[in-house]
Amino acid sequence: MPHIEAQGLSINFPLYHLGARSLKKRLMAAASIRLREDDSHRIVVVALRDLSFRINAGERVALVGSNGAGKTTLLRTLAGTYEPVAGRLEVEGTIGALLDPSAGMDPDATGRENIVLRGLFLGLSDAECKALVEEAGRFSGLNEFLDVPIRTYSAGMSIRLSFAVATLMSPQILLMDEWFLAGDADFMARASERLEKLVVGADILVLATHDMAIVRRWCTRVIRLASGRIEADGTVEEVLGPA
Ligand SMILES: Nc1ncnc2c1ncn2[C@@H]1O[C@H](COP(=O)(O)OP(=O)(O)OP(=O)(O)O)[C@@H](O)[C@H]1O
Repeated sequence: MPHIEAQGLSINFPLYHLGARSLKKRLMAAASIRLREDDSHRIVVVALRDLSFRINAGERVALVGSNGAGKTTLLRTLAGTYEPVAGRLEVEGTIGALLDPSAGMDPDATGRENIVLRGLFLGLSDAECKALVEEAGRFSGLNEFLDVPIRTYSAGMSIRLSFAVATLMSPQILLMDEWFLAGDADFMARASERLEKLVVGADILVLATHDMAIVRRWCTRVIRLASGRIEADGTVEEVLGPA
């Protein structure tokens, strides 16, 4: 059965550019709970500290918390982008990650070429890739921009393209950051049905968001992070209170 289990999970980011001793001293003197000096005398940001939780099939989990709480870092760790410095993480199931619009995309390739690359990466045949280009191209509504290098795309255009490609998969574990819900109104009206299908089709959803209406609509459980720790973990009602 798909599941996620974390025990004592911690993530640090070393701040390599802080060479000056005086700056280091000043930062440490601020006694911030997020900054500390590691064994190699580097200043590190403690992004996640000692997180333990289990997410089972059927659960739709919202990660909430203020800016810098650790939501995106946790999603990226679950996706395998970051390696924990301590603790254990077990992720069982196929992962679909809607985390970064440009992840896995070649900026110098056109939208069309990127769709084909993604198809080949997923192991699709030439004919299936062609069908993918048709479908993703149509759905993205990028029209002639499909044949332009994606480094020239606006943020919204990149979202459209990655959304169109990503929502063609049907992962068991869907990891989603809220930028993914930030397309323009016209596109989101068309995209919402497809997104709902993807969310409903996944065994596990983990969504980082500041939008409590979305949490109440889609999620069954809320994990609230504060300064890289779990501050609350329970049903939507328990953590957010009654609607
Ligand atoms: N690449 C990085 N290098 C150094 N520090 C980082 C890096 N990525 C994140 N951090 C730090 O880790 C902490 C958690 O950041 P994260 O992006 O996970 O927060 P978040 O809860 O997603 O915030 P937001 O709601 O603003 O998106 C922050 O203190 C941030 O400064």
